Amino acid sequence: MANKFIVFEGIDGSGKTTQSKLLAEKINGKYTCEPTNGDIGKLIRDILSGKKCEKETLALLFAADRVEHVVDIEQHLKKTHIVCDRYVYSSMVYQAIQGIDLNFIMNINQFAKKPDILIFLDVDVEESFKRMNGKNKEIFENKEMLNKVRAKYYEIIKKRLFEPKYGYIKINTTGKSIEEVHDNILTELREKNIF
Ligand SMILES: Nc1ncnc2c1ncn2[C@@H]1O[C@H](COP(=O)(O)OP(=O)(O)O)[C@@H](O)[C@H]1O
Ligand SMILES: Cc1cn([C@H]2C[C@H](O)[C@@H](COP(=O)(O)OP(=O)(O)O)O2)c(=O)[nH]c1=O
Repeated sequence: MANKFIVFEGIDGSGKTTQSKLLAEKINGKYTCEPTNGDIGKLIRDILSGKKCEKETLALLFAADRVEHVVDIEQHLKKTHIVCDRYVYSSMVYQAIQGIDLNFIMNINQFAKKPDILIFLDVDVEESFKRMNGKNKEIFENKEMLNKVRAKYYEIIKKRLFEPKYGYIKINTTGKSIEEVHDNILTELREKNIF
């Protein structure tokens, strides 16, 4: 069977980094993330931490970072599964909320390879806020914004936008331990006959 390209999405504090790393380890895959650790990804992080930038520029930077990332993903997929922490869906959510037209977002991301599956980690906004307590807050991390982001993810899934080959898996993580969520993910992937 061909190697799989799996994407994790969700609001900040939903457990994406924790769960994508756990899954990558479990399936002997490669963990990767966006923004990447490349030059464009570093510039994006400076902007998210407060460096001034027009929202259109930021949308283009995320797309540019993704161009480089997709080349890397294609290379690695020849050898192993890829587990990706945020992808084009984050642009469809966050940049759209910032007021960028969805058609424009899809246009500048048209090279983005479709993943096999999207795992959406859902969480109560109050709980995500507690999980992130003490961490540096970036521009998108306040409760009002988290609610908007969560609603936008629901919209994408409902409208089946950029639907992956095996569709979407939505997991409610509220009140669940890290191990429990990991088990839920493995069960859902098995049910879809992905592994
Ligand atoms: N199911 C969970 N229950 C409690 N804490 C969690 C859970 N999943 C993750 N965390 C903790 O919440 C914080 C944010 O998790 P992280 O994986 O970085 O989320 P994200 O990448 O979605 O922002 C981390 O400190 C992590 O250890
Ligand atoms: C990939 C991507 C991320 N983002 C935002 C979402 C996050 O708030 C921020 C940085 O992500 P990151 O700090 O990795 O997220 P998390 O706190 O969930 O681990 O970048 C976009 O606005 N557009 C995008 O295309």
